[in-house]
Amino acid sequence: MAKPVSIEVWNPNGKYRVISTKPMPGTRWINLLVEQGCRVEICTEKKTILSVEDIIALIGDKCDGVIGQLTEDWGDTLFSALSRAGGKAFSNMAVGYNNVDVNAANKYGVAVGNTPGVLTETTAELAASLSLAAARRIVEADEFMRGGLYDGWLPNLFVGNLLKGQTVGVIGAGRIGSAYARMMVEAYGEFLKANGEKPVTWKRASSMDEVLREADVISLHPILDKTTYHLVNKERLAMMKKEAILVNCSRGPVVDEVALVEHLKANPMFRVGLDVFEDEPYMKPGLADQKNAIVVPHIASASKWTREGMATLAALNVLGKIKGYPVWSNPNQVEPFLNENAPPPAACPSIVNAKVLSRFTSLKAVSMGSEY
Ligand SMILES: O=C(O)[C@H](O)CO
Repeated sequence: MAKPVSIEVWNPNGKYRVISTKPMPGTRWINLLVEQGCRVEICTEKKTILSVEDIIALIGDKCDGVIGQLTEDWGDTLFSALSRAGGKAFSNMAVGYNNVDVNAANKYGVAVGNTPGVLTETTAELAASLSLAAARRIVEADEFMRGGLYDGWLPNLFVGNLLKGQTVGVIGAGRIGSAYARMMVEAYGEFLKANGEKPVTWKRASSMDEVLREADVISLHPILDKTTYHLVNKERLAMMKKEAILVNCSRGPVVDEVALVEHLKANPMFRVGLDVFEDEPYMKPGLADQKNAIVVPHIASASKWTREGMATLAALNVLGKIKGYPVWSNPNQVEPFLNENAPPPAACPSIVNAKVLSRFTSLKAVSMGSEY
């Protein structure tokens, strides 16, 4: 028998039972669900990562939809439990969904939502921050200062890298990677131009190895799947410049973290900024001891506006499917769902398996007219 899980309930008499496996920022997402007749149950368990058993207990015998988190293992077991409880909708509160077995969801006819379009700039801003912080050794210098070690200016104190005139490489130039490139390159290019200096140029590299060999700062933004697992491994680290900076705000397993620790030890001027880890929430042994690594706890999307937006999009994915709404045709343009002064469109903002499920349903795209 599954153990009970602690929950907070909104609108107890609502017709549709929607579960959120975590409290999420803001209240708009709750209000939108309640206004549309949902009973909302929010899991308030203290433990950070819920197990499959915890989520099965939450789903219970009747559940119309679940909003879940990227830390949860959404595979056959959970989709079958959700389907048995009558549920047809699940949304990750994240743009990435490598924690979700979409084939299993398809098997049970469950729609899988994600939250693109609201975290692009926020994530790119963190990647840019890590790039600059790594280049100028900000975290090391901060620790030094707080440790009471500063006893006067010195010519060699925390000498780092000047980024002016250097090459920025982006691996995975999708939404977030392109925003990072714009932040690192375009704005600075305008500044240089205004000063009568040589503007920044850019090119599409012919291979990933070319980026690794030529760039001084490299930011990783691919999705995680079997083609990108350990994309940056021992051999590829060895191709990079000895003083290069590597930033990862995508998914931890894209980098072979054991090889990275060895590389950091052998190359003290090589620096990394990591938001994600191979065995998240853990770091591989030795990583925390490396002064040339900046590590932050998967906070790239953590701005108030973005996290509230992610909660809203995830809730509207689930609500839309419950209500039988069509799928929004352009998941990159989700502003209408985020406007607090107007009701959201009657649509699911982003359903990743919409095409497969539409073979069984008659959903039609709205807004831009094409099918998604
Ligand atoms: O995939 C995502 O949405 C991010 O990793 C969350 O920050």
